[in-house]
Amino acid sequence: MALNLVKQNKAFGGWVKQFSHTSKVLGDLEMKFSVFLPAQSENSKVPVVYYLSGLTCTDENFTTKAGAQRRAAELGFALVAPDTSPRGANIEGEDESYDFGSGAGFYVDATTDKWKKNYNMYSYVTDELPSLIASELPVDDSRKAVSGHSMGGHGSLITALKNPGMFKCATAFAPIANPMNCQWGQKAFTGYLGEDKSAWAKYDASELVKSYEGPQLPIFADQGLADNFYPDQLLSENFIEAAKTNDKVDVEFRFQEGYDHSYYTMATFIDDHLDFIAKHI
Ligand SMILES: N[C@@H](CCC(=O)N[C@@H](CS)C(=O)NCC(=O)O)C(=O)O
Repeated sequence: MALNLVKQNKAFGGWVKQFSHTSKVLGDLEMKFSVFLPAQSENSKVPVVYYLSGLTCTDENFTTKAGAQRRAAELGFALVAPDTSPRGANIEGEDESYDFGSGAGFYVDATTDKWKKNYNMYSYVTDELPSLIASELPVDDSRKAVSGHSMGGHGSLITALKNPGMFKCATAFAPIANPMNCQWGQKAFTGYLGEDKSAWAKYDASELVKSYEGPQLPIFADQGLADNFYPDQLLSENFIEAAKTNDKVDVEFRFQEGYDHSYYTMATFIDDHLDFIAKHI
């Protein structure tokens, strides 16, 4: 088995498990990810929801704080939470800031010399990890959805938009919806992709949504209005406006009075996201 079980806890009749494995696309580094496998997976393959986390997170923030397992157990969904960057690449400067390097892979495949050997989180979450999960765990790979928060909300939107048909739908909490035009995205894209903005556009949801072609793509998102990052970094409205130009995507984007950027927001609305996924998966 290509997966090593690190730990497991029974939850809601199923199991929360953390695995480690060696990732080829991340330069042969050891990676960890967490899954929830509902009781239903003991008898048949179950639909699978990938959840991509935000800056500073590991696979464990969502797993321990979002409270997603109860509804996932009822719906019979597996949940997969990857880490947010390669770990232990030992690149100079990798651990200096919270918004670049470790914990901040931004779900791109780096092209700059310094980062391209290891910082390939796009290929990791869209190819290597789903292939591994499909071959090693009891999931139905033809029934996948993607979700995520902040940097991971950006990850959710771009992975769905760049891979028509791969995910039945996408959801996001407080996504970085137009990274080319905010400071977080500009810093990450300059570092991982260089100065050429045409390369940035290929990882920007507000650009990608204009030209998406493929099966109708349902997208559901929540943005808290008390989120400190909302006005400057997240730029929800740019995505909403861009999506209006393309009738291949159906976007339901909600604004939530008083909710902030924390996991209390995900814990509050995660059931709505899983119920939305249940309608489309
Ligand atoms: N305020 C944080 C920014 C990072 C942050 O808010 N991270 C969000 C994702 S963008 C998160 O989920 N943090 C971990 C947690 O709340 O468990 C900092 O300056 O370090």
